Amino acid sequence: MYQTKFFQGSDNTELVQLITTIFKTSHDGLAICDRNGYVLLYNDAYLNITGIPADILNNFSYIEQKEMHMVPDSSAARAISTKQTHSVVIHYGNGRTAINTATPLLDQNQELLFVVGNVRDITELNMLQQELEETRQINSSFQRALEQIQSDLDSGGQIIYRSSMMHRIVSLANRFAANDSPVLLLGESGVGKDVLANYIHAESGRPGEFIKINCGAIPDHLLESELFGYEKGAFTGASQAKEGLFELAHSGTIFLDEVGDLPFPLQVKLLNVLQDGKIRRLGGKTQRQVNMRIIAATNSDLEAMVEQKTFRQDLYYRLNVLSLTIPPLRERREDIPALIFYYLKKLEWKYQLEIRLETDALEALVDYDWPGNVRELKNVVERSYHMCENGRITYDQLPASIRSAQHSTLPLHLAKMEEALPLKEAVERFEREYIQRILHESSTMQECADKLGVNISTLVRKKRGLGIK
Ligand SMILES: Nc1ncnc2c1ncn2[C@@H]1O[C@H](COP(=O)(O)OP(=O)(O)OP(=O)(O)O)[C@@H](O)[C@H]1O
Repeated sequence: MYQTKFFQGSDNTELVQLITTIFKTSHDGLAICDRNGYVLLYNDAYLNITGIPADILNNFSYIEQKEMHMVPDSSAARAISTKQTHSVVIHYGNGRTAINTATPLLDQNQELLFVVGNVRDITELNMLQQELEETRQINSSFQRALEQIQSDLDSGGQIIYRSSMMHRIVSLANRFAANDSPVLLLGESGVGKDVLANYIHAESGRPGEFIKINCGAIPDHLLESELFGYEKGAFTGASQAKEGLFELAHSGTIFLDEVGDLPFPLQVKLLNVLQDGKIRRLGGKTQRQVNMRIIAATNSDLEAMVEQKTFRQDLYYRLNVLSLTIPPLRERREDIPALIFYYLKKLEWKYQLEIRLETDALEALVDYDWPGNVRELKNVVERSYHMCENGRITYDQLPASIRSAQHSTLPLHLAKMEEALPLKEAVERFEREYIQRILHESSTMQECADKLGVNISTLVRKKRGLGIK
């Protein structure tokens, strides 16, 4: 321990011994300096923690040390100039970090006598804190992963919804999953027919595969061989036999997307498969029994196609045993925020970067009509996530189509009327749309009539008068 004239002339040996013991045994660095910042006494811990060489401490005041940049900072120099206690966290040149506190000692005239310095090493504490922070980060990414899994489980395998309409559809899908009858999924493009078909298969517990084919995407002449397979030599180029998708879907599910695009001759063949569960490969002689579940989907108006004789009525009836119509997103707006946050969370999880969605941006997204339904919403969220600045998605960054749609202050049904209509016709149009919507949201006619505040016979009459099916 460095001792200066601080103790010289003191005849109070007990006090000297006491102070000396305190200095020697303290784990904190201790130092005392005079009113000019010259060090009078310090302990070894002080040297170890600060790494300041003893000859600098012995020969330069704190004020000089600071002015000559020998130390990164000095709480003692601050205490001398302000006569106040100062605490600073200093990162010393030796790699150690300490809380450096300097307390001035004043006489009765408020003149500075000494400054007592205490240096507490927090290097380990800092490291522990850093480790804790890292552990916290790992924990929160696990947490996010768990939330993701939980949300997938909660949403029944990626079907995200909040609306009562979708609740009803999913619970019907659960019931349909339990039996083997064909299911027909109807709804605009992008509403989630694929997702629901997958869900029904997953919930059905059928051990086989889920095989999907888009009937509109394969040229007519190839579609038949894709579905039914062929025997060797069935046609030029059939150098070996190939099983078709119906066979591949054995004990599983075949999903016929865009079934409205199925060519007329194939519609008969599909009807036969539906009726007896047997298929014959092209060029084959024998029939094979297949045990598959058929789910068909379309965004075409099959009923209208039946009327126009482009879709077979008997096939329509056979496919339409269990049908589910998924409403467009604009008719179930409660699902919009849930889907937005679901996709945002997925992106945040993937890219490990959290983004804030400003309130006015969210409002515009919820107000938008989403003609491309969930597919469009997913793309907009993805685009906005990647385009955002300063971790925020603002209203101004949204696609122009969404912003301009919001400026229309007219209600949806009025905004859609391009030209002026006679009042009677406009009222009828509104009534039709409104009643259709409430019908959609109700399980029974009675429920719908109650919601509309009319009796059931009025509702039936209105429906008939407005041509609502
Ligand atoms: N409820 C939902 N929850 C989560 N994602 C959804 C939901 N509905 C649809 N999606 C997503 O939206 C996109 C479009 O859905 P999907 O392909 O099922 O629509 P579709 O009705 O089959 O469209 P198309 O008629 O054009 O084939 C997909 O990326 C799908 O994952």
